[in-house]
Amino acid sequence: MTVSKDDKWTEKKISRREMLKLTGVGMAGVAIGASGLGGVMKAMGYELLEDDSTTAQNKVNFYGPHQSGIVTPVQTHIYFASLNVLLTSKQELQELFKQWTPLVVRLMNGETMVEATTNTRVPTGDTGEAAGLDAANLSITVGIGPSLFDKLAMQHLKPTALQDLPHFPKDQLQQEWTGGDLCIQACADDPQVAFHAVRNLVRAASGKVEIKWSQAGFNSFPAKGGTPRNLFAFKDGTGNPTDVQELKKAVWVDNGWLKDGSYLVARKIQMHLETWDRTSLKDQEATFGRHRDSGAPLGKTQEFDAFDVEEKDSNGEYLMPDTSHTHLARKSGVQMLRRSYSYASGVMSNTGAHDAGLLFISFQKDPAQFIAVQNSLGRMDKLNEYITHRGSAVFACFPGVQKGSYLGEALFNAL
Ligand SMILES: C=CC1=C(C)c2cc3[nH]c(cc4nc(cc5[nH]c(cc1n2)c(C)c5CCC(=O)O)C(CCC(=O)O)=C4C)c(C)c3C=C
Ligand SMILES: [Fe+2]
Repeated sequence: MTVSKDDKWTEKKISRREMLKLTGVGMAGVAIGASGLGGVMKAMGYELLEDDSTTAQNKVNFYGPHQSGIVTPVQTHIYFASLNVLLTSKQELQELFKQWTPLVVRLMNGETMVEATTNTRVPTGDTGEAAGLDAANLSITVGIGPSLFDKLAMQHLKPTALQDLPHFPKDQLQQEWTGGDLCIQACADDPQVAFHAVRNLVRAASGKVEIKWSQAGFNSFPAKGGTPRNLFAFKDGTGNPTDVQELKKAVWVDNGWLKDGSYLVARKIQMHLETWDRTSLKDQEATFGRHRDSGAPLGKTQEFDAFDVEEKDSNGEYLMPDTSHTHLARKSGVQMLRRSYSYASGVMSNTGAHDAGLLFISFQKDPAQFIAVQNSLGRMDKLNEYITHRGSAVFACFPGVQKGSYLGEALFNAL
């Protein structure tokens, strides 16, 4: 697929998913152009399998300027894992990323971790539950947290921006859902493919990493395409930046070893479904500042209609209430790319309420963007009545990988 300059595609009314698909195709174009025939090559003392699959179905490219799972099209499932690193040196960490890189390529190609063995007397190299499933558009995004720099005496390379997030007034964070030295975000159009990827990468690194916390999530896209709805039934993701210039400004780091990478903020946010379900539709819409069914800003008719938060009706009332989530988020003047997933994990043992909500994930050039929006939402956000932040983490996600390189190489070159 090509997009000519004359197409003026940024001005066409197309869905966010279509937009992201276009962005994804753009990225893929770069990666394919740079590829070649592939095959097995020797690199850095071990065999690095190149991205040589021509038969893989539903495959997201691993190689490119940015890691997959950020601006590539959103899949229906996520398995997100925050890990503790058990290693004691930077060299061991570098070896881990060299070990993982070709395995990530294989997984994203829909292949098993290792070629099948006929030896039944040893455990298999791949746990096997993804057998017969294709790549399912698996994307794998790897990031490192602030604590890792302290643990492995790399403080001098810790970006100033990479700090644990500050405490926000209504936070009720639990340690069991907070922090981590390293993250693996696996997204796929099949939940078992996403889980298999994390399980096998962690297994291959046995003794080097352990899972601190993890969360599975889902996103359901309407049959006719368009923005998915969250568990409060509102379209979620409408206001995301979509064109390349906006993404450049909001998402990608400009310099240093993290150039072309991005900061991932993860927040596990419980949504109080029972309270929400007792709320009138009018109040629900006032909470988000958008119409539920169409997703349009209040007072408008179409999901992607432009709006001015200061616009008032003939009675002098804000069209979009000044306590509404969208009003306050927009008023911050800051953009970020949200790539969240719903979760439903049974019931809260103490209350019997649904243990359900949003695994909020955003990518930004600097976590200060998240902080600015969260501060703007502050105590005013009407949505606060219906949600509780339970977990939090921040990670620096490496730039993309070129052939012959490995995840995080720029960091280790800077050591
Ligand atoms: C600090 C960042 C944000 C948190 C935390 C957050 C939580 C949260 N949001 C929803 C649902 C919606 N959010 C919407 C818009 C929106 N939210 C943020 C940021 C945070 N949300 C931004 C930057 C925006 C876009 C504002 C804009 O400029 O238009 C919407 C409206 C539709 C949309 O644009 O996606 C919904 C719905 C939930 C349920 C939630 C916590 C559980
Ligand atoms: Fe939001």
